[in-house]
Formats: sequence, structure tokens, C-alpha cells
Amino acid sequence: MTIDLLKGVNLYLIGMMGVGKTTVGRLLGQHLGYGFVDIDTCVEKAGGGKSITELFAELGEPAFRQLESQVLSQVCAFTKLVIATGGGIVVQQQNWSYLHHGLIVWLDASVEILCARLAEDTTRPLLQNVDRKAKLQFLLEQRQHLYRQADLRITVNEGETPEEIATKIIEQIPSVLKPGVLSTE
Ligand SMILES: Nc1ncnc2c1ncn2[C@@H]1O[C@H](COP(=O)(O)OP(=O)(O)OP(=O)(O)O)[C@@H](O)[C@H]1O
Ligand SMILES: O=C(O)C1=C[C@@H](O)[C@@H](O)[C@H](O)C1
Ligand SMILES: [Mg+2]
Repeated sequence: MTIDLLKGVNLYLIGMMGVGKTTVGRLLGQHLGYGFVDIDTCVEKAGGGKSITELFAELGEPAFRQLESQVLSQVCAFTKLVIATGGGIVVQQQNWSYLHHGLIVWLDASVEILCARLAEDTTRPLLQNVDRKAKLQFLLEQRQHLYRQADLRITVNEGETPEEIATKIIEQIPSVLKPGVLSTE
């Protein structure tokens, strides 16, 4: 059974790498009867099938961010989508004009949870050859004021399953929908 909560308006998941945007986003799409798009995957396609790590290394971060913005600008033209963004989408001011086309949900978890999730992961370019915990802490501190601009903040607690987090988001969406804000109302 799907829920017609958002009337076609896109839902953007933002938050730190490893928080579960991709994992939860896929489930949310199913619950809402929406398609699911992962910006990182689209960037890899736009970058000729190279991985995020390769694109970061070959283009450098500024050009990677430009490509990410370009992809976001294309994706936001569609409707009925749950969109898992890359963890750094919030740093480019221009991206907010695209994100605000939809409902923005911040998945917020502690650095301890993020570290545990990413312990075995070798694919996040910003976490290569660094003290991971310190780097995640630094990035979170740098970005927290940006993530806070989301319409809805969902705290991700230790032990909560992706399904439980998706349910929590769906339960809280009505609290941030004001009458008349949805494009089809
Ligand atoms: N609720 C959860 N409980 C346990 N593990 C989880 C949960 N959500 C996601 N994970 C695991 O954590 C890891 C990171 O999840 P995911 O790739 O969805 O994060 P992300 O926010 O999309 O990260 P990125 O910004 O780097 O794309 C994956 O191995 C995933 O299986
Ligand atoms: O937090 C970040 O800056 C990133 C998160 C990932 O989703 C990727 O977009 C890439 O690894 C950069
Ligand atoms: Mg992801």
C-alpha cells in the first residue's frame, strides 16, 4: 500500500555520508509510491560511468561539486521522486534553490554511528587516509548549520532499522506540510 502524502512533490534526503540516505530513500520511495533517485549514482553516470572516488580524484572537489549541481538541476525537474543526495550537496548555495522545490528531510546521526557504519567502507573519497572520526566530526561541524535548513530533522538512533526510520519520516511529514504549500492543492 502506498500513501499519497506529498501529492507528487519530491522528497530530498540530506545528511552526512553513511547516515543512510540511500538505504532509507529506497524504502521511502516504495512507501510513497514514488520513484527513487540517488544523486551519487547519477553523478557517476554523468561522469561517464566512473566511480565517485575516481571522479573526485580526476576532477578535484570543485569540479565534482559543479557536476553534482548540474545533475541536481536536471533531477529536480521531475516529480514523484525520493532523492538521496550526496552528503556534500548542502555546501553549494545554488543547490538550495533546487532542493527547495521539494520537501527537505535531514537524517541526523552521531559521529559514532556514522563511524561504525563506514568502518568497512573504502568508497568515500573524503575519508581516505585520514582519522575518520575526526574528519566526520569536522565535516559535521562545518555543515550542521546548512543541514539545519531542512524542513524536517529526523534523528537516527543506534539500532533503528531503515524501515523504522522510513516510518518515522512518513509519520512526521504531516507536521511540516502547511495547507496550500503543495503544488497540486
Ligand atoms: N538504519 C541502519 N542501520 C544499520 N545500518 C544502516 C542503516 N542505514 C544504512 N545502513 C548502512 O550504513 C551504510 C551507509 O548507508 P548509505 O549508503 O545508505 O548512506 P548514505 O547516507 O547514502 O551515504 P553517502 O552520503 O556516502 O551516499 C551502508 O552500509 C548501509 O547498509
Ligand atoms: O559528504 C560528502 O562530501 C560526500 C558524500 C558522498 O555522498 C559523495 O557524494 C562523496 O563521497 C562526497
Ligand atoms: Mg548515498
